[in-house]
Amino acid sequence: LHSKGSRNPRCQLPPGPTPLPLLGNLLQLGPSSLDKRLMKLSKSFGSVFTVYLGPQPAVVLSGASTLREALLLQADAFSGRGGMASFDRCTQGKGIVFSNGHLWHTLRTFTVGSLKKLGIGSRSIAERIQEEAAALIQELSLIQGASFDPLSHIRNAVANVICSVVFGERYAYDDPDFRILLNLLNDNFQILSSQWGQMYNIFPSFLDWIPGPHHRIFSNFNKLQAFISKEIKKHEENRQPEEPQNFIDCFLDQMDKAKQDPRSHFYMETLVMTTHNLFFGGTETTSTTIHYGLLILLKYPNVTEAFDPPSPSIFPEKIQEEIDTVVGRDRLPCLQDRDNLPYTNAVIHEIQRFISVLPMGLPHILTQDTHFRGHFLLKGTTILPLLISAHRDPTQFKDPENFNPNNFLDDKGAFQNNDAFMPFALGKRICLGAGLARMEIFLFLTTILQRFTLCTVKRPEEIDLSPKSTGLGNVSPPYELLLKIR
Ligand code: HEM
Repeated sequence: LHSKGSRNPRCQLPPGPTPLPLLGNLLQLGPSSLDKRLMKLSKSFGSVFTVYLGPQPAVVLSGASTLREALLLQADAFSGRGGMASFDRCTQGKGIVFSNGHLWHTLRTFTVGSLKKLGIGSRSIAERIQEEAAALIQELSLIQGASFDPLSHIRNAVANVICSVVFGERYAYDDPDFRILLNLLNDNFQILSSQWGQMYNIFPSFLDWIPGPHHRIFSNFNKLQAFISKEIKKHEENRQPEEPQNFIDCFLDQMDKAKQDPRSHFYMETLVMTTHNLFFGGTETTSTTIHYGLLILLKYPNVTEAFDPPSPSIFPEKIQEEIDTVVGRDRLPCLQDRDNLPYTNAVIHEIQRFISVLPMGLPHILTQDTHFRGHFLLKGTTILPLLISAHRDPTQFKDPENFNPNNFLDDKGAFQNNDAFMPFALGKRICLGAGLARMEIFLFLTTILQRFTLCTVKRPEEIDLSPKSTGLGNVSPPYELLLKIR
């Protein structure tokens, strides 16, 4: 049952299922739900094991303590970015997400610093999100009483937050060009989370010759890039040098400063890719979380009977009660309310844990030869951090398989965080937008629930929470929502 390991005698890859030539372990892993199959394999092979995705080996890390040990305690060694053929072809290793070494370090440090200067992580961005939440409520009020899928509204609201930071602009909910653009982002997230996307990442040269939706990844990407390039051009023409109003201005200033340096990492292609990273990374994951979260709330309008031990919670009514008591109905929820809304905070953490929107995070590679848990792993080994395994870890959560806010509440009903909660991953590659995303999820969800009662034409037991597709991401299924003003 065990793989033979690398031919290099120094490198004994951890055990794993026996691979077939060329196909590797694809037959054992099956065509869908790679994350669930990997979790199943970890029951046989332990928390560190090898799988072959096609001819390429990858070492899977499973379970909260394994992930923490690798990504936090051996952070440097595990901080490289592994390849993904689709993204590598699009980005040519130029942005933050798919670069490595000095280029990655320079772009990441610059971007974190610029976003901080522009107010991310501070009160000013929280206020910007509040404004957008108010705009979202206004738009949703126009549809209340009719059944609709809220995804495109949520996506527009979320995209507006990142666009206001990156481009200094927000877009109307009925702007047809912006809708098209957001559909391209979503189409790519869906394809990358489908079997086509996964197969492309394993057999790119072969799939290049096979017709299928995976070809749209690249045409969509080119259209998005054209939009971003057009926006950058506008900024080049209209900006005041040294007085940056948004991320693009900051980057252009930096390009000016580094003009004479032939080794500089600040040039047009890295600007386009970094902007694309923030736009794509900042939109799809966050809007999927909010969209999925509302569906979960529809599924469990009353969870009293659902759990053993019984939960005292009835949500979303219970969230609304908490919001009414702490915030009232005369002002919008703000970030400072979060500490006073323990139940709401627990539900939001539970939504992120339960859906694990990027169940396998993004691939890493080892930046140096590394000893890890009794294995000697060579520099360049691909690492798959199975984030969902931490979220389903029975040693960490009271009720890992079900949606249960008690996973984040102590016996007295106070919010209780958990070290195994890692939707944004951990360590040096931790999601660069984690703080922003957490603010958005909290402010958008609480503002919607403060204002509306959630209804649906389906009975809760008819609602299926299975993702529409799963691969890179767990994509929320489409559904019909009916909002009633409270
Ligand atoms: C619910 C929302 C989000 C989730 C669950 C999420 C999750 C993740 C995960 C798992 C990674 C991979 C970390 C690793 O390599 O180990 C990542 C990377 C990244 N995320 Fe997010 N993300 C979210 C929102 C955002 C937002 C709002 C932004 C933009 C402001 C963003 C920008 C990025 C970037 C640039 C990276 C690459 C970091 C690097 O390679 O150094 N993400 N995210």
